[in-house]
Amino acid sequence: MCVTAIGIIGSAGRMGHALAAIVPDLGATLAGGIDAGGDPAALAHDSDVLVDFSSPSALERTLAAARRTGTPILIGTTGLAATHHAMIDAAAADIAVLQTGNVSLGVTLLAKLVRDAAARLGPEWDIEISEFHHRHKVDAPSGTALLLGEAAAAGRGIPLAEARVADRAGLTGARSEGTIGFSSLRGGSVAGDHQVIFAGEGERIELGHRAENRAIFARGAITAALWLVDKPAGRYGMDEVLGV
Ligand SMILES: NC(=O)C1=CN([C@@H]2O[C@H](COP(=O)(O)OP(=O)(O)OC[C@H]3O[C@@H](n4cnc5c(N)ncnc54)[C@H](OP(=O)(O)O)[C@@H]3O)[C@@H](O)[C@H]2O)C=CC1
Ligand SMILES: O=C(O)C1=N[C@H](C(=O)O)C[C@H](O)C1
Repeated sequence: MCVTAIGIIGSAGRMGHALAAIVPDLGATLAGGIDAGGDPAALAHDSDVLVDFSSPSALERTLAAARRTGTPILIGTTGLAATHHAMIDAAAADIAVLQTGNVSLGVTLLAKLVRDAAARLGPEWDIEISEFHHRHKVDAPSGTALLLGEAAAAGRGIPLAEARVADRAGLTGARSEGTIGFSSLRGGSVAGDHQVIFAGEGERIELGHRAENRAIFARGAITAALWLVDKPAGRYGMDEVLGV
């Protein structure tokens, strides 16, 4: 039996350590890992699948290496801009790619619930998304908050870019109907809390998820990477991996 070899981009980071710890439990093996200054071409050559939890600045070289060797890739890095998504779409013409702001089962299901709730509730229900992460996190709103915002916007049949409101401060004026607000808290060692609030007249619905540790992300990422190995070129989602 052939054991899948996994290459980690961002191997010395918090997620890199969590991933390396779980790889053997899921019947795979480590091909190796790189950090800033490492050679993605050599890693892609040695790996059956790449798993990226690093920095948006790594993406261009990583995707170029993966395309050259035809190596599928799971991208968990957050803080991506529109230019990064364009790079991912282009790479997905040649290789299997799964990019997501959250690889956990709980958030994958939560996104479905949020989309459904947003589709059923009218625009008079204000949608606010809050997230709380550890003091080391460098991007805001979190990738998960944006993913949940996309789900809410899809439920309402609008693009998130049109509805998104972040960073309220000062004399903001009253809230505009139909907007989707984001707020970010940073502190301590919180692995990742997310809450989506539907605030109506006289009542509120709150849907949320709390990650208690990074092992849930590591398990979700390696499960997705193993699923990706034999997939044809294209862009995939965690809902397809987990069947939710
Ligand atoms: N999608 C999901 O479910 C999850 C996503 N994440 C995301 O994963 C990312 C990493 O998180 P975390 O592990 O906490 O962060 P860390 O800062 O702990 O680790 C990031 C690692 O990436 C490395 N790195 C930086 N630049 C490059 C580069 N150009 N090429 C290769 N490696 C590079 C860093 O190396 P060096 O120190 O040498 O700079 C570091 O080892 C974040 O974007 C985070 O939001 C996290 C958890 C779950
Ligand atoms: O940086 C983190 O730690 C996390 N990042 C992801 C995000 O931006 O949503 C996922 C998770 O919440 C942990």
